[in-house]
Amino acid sequence: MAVKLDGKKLSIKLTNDLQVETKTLKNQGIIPKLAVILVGDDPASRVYVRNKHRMAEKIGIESLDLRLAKDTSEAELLEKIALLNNDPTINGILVQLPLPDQINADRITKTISPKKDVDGFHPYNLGRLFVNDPYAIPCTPNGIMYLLREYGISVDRKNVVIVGRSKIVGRPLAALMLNQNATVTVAHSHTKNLSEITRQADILVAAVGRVNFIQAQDVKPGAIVIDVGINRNAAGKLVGDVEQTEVGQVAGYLTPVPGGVGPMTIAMLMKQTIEFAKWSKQEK
Ligand SMILES: Nc1nc2c(c(=O)[nH]1)N[C@@H](CN(C=O)c1ccc(C(=O)N[C@@H](CCC(=O)O)C(=O)O)cc1)CN2
Repeated sequence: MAVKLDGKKLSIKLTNDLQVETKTLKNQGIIPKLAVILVGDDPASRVYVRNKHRMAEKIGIESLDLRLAKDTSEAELLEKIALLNNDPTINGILVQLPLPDQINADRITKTISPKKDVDGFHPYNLGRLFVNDPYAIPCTPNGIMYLLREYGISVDRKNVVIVGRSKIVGRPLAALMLNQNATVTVAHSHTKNLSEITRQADILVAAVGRVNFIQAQDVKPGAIVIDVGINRNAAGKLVGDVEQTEVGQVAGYLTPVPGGVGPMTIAMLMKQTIEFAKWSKQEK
């Protein structure tokens, strides 16, 4: 039976530590401030944004809740971002994804000042990550690395297979793993003989967005399996990309859904916002 990698528990511990840190910063006159922009009314995005504000409040981070109508134009959103870029009281800017079709997410990402890009999606920040000189690190991959470290799992010399090549998870996670001496394979929808490849993995990461995509026969016995998926199954239940019951019998470690990678994403966002607030005083 796989050991559960409990992101929920770990995120609570990290949140408590961050709460202590903001108290210390407050005594130095530093109050971290995060601006979160939500365009439209996607129900899942509304939940994530609400959770971000709640977590910020609990920790002692000021958060600005900016809601824009779903027919907002790209120009209007760019204007909003420009104002926040120039506002010295704002340490972090986040635009919740996905965006409505009329808005190009890449153009939006590139407009956020790299020094305020708490999501770490700006090409400047992704580039720094790829040359192993990170500034901002995307929250989900950063949360995965934090989770592994806290459970005493080193990636050094491990065969890591990441299924999914998105800009927000697969690609930055590959860089983070490589920077820590893992041997990394990134598989995707065009990969041949996928199961043969996933069975070589000491650490297998599933980030494809498809229910039950990874089955027990795709997993090497004893492997560490990280399930990044957040999907609704036919019954409307929240499930990941990994068929958890059978894989749980084969794997050595497994992240649950819910309660695995998801909560770490928000905790890492808070950590990054606090770091930005500190760095803004140090001109890092
Ligand atoms: N600008 C961004 N947009 C999106 C990101 C992101 O990192 N930055 N990631 C995802 C959504 N996301 C955060 O924004 C996110 C998703 C899931 C969770 C989470 O805690 N999930 C829980 C279950 C919550 C539920 O019941 O629905 C879990 O897995 O236990 C947190 C954050 C896409 N957009």
